[in-house]
Amino acid sequence: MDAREVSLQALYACYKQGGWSDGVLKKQLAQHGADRRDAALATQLCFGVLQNQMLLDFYLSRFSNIPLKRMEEKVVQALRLGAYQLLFLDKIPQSAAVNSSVELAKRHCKNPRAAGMVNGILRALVRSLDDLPTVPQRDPTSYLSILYSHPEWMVKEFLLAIGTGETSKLLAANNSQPPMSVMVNTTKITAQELQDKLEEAGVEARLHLWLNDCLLLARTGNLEELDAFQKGLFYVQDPASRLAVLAAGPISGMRVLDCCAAPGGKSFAAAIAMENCGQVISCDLHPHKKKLIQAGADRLGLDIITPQTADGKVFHPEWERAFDLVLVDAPCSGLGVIRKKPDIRYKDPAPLEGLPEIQLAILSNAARYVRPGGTLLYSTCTLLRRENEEVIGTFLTRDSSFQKEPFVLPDPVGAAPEGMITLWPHRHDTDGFFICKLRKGEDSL
Ligand SMILES: C[S@@+](CC[C@H](N)C(=O)[O-])C[C@H]1O[C@@H](n2cnc3c(N)ncnc32)[C@H](O)[C@@H]1O
Repeated sequence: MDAREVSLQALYACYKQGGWSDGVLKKQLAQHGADRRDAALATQLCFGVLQNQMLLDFYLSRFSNIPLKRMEEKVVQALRLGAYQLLFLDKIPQSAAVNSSVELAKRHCKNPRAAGMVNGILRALVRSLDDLPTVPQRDPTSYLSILYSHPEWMVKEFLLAIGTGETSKLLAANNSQPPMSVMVNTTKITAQELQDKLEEAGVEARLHLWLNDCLLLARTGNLEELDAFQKGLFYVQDPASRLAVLAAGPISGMRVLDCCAAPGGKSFAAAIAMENCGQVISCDLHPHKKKLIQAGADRLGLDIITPQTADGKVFHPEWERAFDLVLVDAPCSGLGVIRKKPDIRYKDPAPLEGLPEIQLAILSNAARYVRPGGTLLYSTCTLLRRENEEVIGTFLTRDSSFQKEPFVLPDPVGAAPEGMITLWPHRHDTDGFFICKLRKGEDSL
């Protein structure tokens, strides 16, 4: 199966099963034994189509007599794949872009007329490439929504938060490909030694410009097959997540509770900062995720980590006031990680409405586990005030034993004098992330 077929199958599986594109694609690539080149092209095509889906549909519908909604799903995906290559990839000849989609339609679509229709629509698009229809500029919301393929409700949220100019930059950043960032397991190796080792293995590795012990990788192939990965010399993590742990300030010997831990990234960062000395209890609601955290900790050789299944909303009396540091990396709408999971934008927003209540319940319960004078760190990978600042605001009106505590992160991120910071993909080149540090009063009951 070639790269285009893998991407068609992955796009179709995302649509049909509602799975996340990164996981679905990984599975498809493994299933079809795609080589490095095919895997790179399939990833580019699959992510590119998802990142630009609304814009592609806008153009395709201008050249089709039949509404896309009335077409078989695989026909639509074959059309999007062709249009994406024609509009966004300059190394693929136009004929290859059209013909490969026609072939996909022949092989994968039920309707015998599908291939002819795909051919007709894509050829009409080719003829108009120098004079494409313009996206109507009626109002900023619908314009930005189509141009950057984000749903209108989301664009409205961002416009309210950061205005038109910055929203354009954010949406463009969401459609870009972030570098693969990994954190060095400094209990085993230095950043410089790991860089050398990875380069010897043919991986392009450079030191992150402003975050210590972070490398940016390219040309990795299957990361998990690298000797350095198998020896637990690094783990994959966005700088934003590491910054959240840096803000929390774990140190050797502490007792740490990570309430929403899977797959374990913040627990790993904390245990490494603690030089594998102390205790980290890493909880998650879902029993099957315990194994995932344990496997990561085992690979990294971080034996102070103990995974446990626990609902962060349910009180455990044995943990009351027992921890120096409690992390609440709450389940959230994930609007900060659209660069990595482009399909987050197309999920139904209705279930997101209940999140602030869950986040507040977890945070309020977790607060009881912090010892007097200890730290409570709340973080999310979303950019919505109602899941971030507003959750903190409500929490603090109900629990007067905590205060926000200022912290300082490496430049160019810098100081958070109010004890809270939002990281933005277009400003910081990190995931979108919210971090709030809270300190429990020494004399709290
Ligand atoms: C943002 S992810 C955590 C990411 C993790 N901290 C890391 O850095 O790798 C949120 C996690 O919270 C878990 N979760 C959801 N509801 C929960 C609850 N009520 N109690 C505990 N964990 C929960 C989810 O299963 C998910 O793994």
